[in-house]
Amino acid sequence: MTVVIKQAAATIASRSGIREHSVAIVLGSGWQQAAAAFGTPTASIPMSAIPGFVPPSAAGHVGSVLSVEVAGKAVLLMMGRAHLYEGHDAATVAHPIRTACAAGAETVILTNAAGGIRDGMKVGEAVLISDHLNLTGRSPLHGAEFVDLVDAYAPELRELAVAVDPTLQEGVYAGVTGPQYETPAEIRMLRTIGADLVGMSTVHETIAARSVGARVLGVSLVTNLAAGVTGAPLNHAEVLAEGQAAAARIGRLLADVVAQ
Ligand SMILES: Nc1nc2[nH]c(I)nc2c(=O)[nH]1
Repeated sequence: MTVVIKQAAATIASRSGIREHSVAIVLGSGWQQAAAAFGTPTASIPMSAIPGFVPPSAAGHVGSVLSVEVAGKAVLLMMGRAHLYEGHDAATVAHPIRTACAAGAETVILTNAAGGIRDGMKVGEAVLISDHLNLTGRSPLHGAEFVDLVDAYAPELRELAVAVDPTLQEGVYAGVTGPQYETPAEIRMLRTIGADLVGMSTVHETIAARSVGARVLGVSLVTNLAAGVTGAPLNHAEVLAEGQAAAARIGRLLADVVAQ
């Protein structure tokens, strides 16, 4: 564990007044409304005050780490994340997860907004991630860290989520660098190689969490149907608006899963 990870974990513990948080949840683009489902935070720490964190550019709670209590568990809500397309390397993108695990997290829940590739997916639908394709060509690991990624997305957490909401479907998430969306030909390629969802985050956070033995649950919010699935061009503003509408509902799902 590097010094900056230890310093970041110590900052979270001292500023929240809580020695260990057993769960960490990353609330991605459009998921900020989900935070309300977890109740009033007992602490809100600006990411700019935590060593190694890159504060996202947006306003409001985004760019903060919130400490909340859910069913007696201390939970960290990471309001936003860094992305490769912002010019950060994979280790920087994964730093908040390594920090959360150093601060006690044994369960990491990663949410994101993604494009839906599989036929029948609907905008506003939450999809559990069953596995991922890391198409970024990058890794948050370096050196001889040969991490096993079988069942990287914990089957028992996925079963728990389905028990809470039996309508939940599962899908394989393709992580790409972006920032451009895919061409229709690239979406046909992704479908051919088994991707059901595509996005620009999550895979490096999952690898980092697994490298330190934390269990991972991933949930994508389908905020657009991927390029070429419909005839319509992709518009990022519409994409985020859809996400925000659905995130509050899915925040309750996450709070129920954490409370189990
Ligand atoms: N690469 C990629 N990332 C995305 N993020 C969201 I929201 N939608 C998409 C999409 O269609 N493709």
